Amino acid sequence: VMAPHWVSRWPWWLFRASPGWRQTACTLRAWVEPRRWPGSFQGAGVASPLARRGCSSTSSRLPAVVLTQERCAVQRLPFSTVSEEDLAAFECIIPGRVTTDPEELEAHNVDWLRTHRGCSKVLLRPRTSQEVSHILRHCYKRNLAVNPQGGNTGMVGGSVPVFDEIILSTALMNQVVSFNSVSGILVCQAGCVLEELSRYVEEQDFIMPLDLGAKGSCHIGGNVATNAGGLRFLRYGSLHGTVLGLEVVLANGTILNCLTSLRKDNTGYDLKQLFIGSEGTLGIITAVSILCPPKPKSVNVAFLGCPGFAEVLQTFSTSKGMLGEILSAFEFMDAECMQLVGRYLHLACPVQESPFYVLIETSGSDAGHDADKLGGFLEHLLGSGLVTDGTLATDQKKIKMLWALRERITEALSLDGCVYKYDLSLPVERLYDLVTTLRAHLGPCAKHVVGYGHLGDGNLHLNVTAEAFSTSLLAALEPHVYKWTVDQQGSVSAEHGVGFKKRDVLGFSKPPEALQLMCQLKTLLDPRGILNPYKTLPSRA
Ligand SMILES: O=C(O)CC[C@@H](O)C(=O)O
Ligand SMILES: [Zn+2]
Repeated sequence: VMAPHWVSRWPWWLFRASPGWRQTACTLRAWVEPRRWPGSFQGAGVASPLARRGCSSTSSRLPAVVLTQERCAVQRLPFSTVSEEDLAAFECIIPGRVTTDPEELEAHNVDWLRTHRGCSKVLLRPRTSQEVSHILRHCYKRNLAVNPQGGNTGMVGGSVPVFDEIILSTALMNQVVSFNSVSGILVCQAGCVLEELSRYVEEQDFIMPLDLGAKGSCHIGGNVATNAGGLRFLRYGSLHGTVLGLEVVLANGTILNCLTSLRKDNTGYDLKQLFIGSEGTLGIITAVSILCPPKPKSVNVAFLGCPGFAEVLQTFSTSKGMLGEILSAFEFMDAECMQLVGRYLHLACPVQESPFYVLIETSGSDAGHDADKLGGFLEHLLGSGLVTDGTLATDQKKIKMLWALRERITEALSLDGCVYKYDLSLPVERLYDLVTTLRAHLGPCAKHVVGYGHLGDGNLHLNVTAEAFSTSLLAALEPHVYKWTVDQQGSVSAEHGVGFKKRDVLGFSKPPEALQLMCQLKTLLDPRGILNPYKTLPSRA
């Protein structure tokens, strides 16, 4: 068989038989820094996320974020306000860890997208579940509202107060309790940072079952509370499957110990599932037991250019068939995403410009076997015209660089202006249709209409940017985007949750009976509604 003309440009083809191919099999033109979302916000004087991303050297130079209560039609519920006596009681429970300094509170009052801002006057930093229990017991008695906060990296305004709710940060609850190196079960406190847990388990030849762009800041408790999806979902599934147990403090201070480490446990209702994805509205997660998969011995990442979305879909089907059990991620991004990461983050496109790009990761236990499979797959893609250009990375550093192109899209978008964000679950074959029609429909009203996301999970991240916020652009987007999604039997929130932002679009994805049951569960577990009020449940139930 004659080799097609592109063969000479394809490292995996050229180097497959060569012992040195692992070092050379990459055509990247410029390396990029590994992905870093906003650093942890804890501690005085920490600059805001945008400042950390190079927009400004101090948070004070950033335009102030309008208070959520001024921007949105929302009424403060009749909670008490924090008194001197309350502060004294908190000081007794967690001496030296009660903060009222407005400057220090600022970073905790604003979400990292800088679209929501509360005016909390108190930040509490417990270290133990007992302390959380004592705090909540006090708040429950006094009818004080509480906003649980992890790394504050959420996308839907769920992690910051709307009014003056007390902020209860899990930042100091950052201890690993145990790790079993036979079963791979990790038990840890809720405030452990995901990236630190990853490092910890990797030292013992395991990995965390989830990974996401915000790993450097997000807390495992927040991940579980929001049922975060992320980049490993395709392989390891949802936290509803990998979380084995939880310890939760209920609104009245009761500690619910469901922190089991069992793979199988059919002892009636699986209560922990209620708290996974409840966004801190039913209880505060204080500890997590989670199943970690073994660390794959061989990881490869291919970054490919596709001529159209039909080819992206065919590449996906082919990858499932030809890569089978070693396929561990299938992500996509469109050409506008690539332009934005190039413009704002100076990350060079490693392949020829294409209408679409896909990132395919394989993870397996036998490097030779995986390389053979991947080589055959890539040859097939190129030969059949599904892919027009590509590059392959096999070493850790280059793999990270390719992942950064995908993981840092959110960051690039936030530097482009005002961002309208949608996180939709859709049938994979319709995943990009909305982007195309919106682009035509919005015309010059939008700066960019981009589509990217976890194609392998049927999860589209549709983002629209504009110079400034405009009610007419919003009216052109909503409810159209939601109605379109529902017409495809999709979900209006695939992985980012509901928070404050999406609470009144829940009706698009859930029938009234389901919403009613959600409200009844909320009343049962938190009769005074003190836990993360104004979030997750519809404002008019
Ligand atoms: O910013 C977004 O819309 C998506 C963020 C995140 O879920 C991602 O997959 O990169
Ligand atoms: Zn995502």
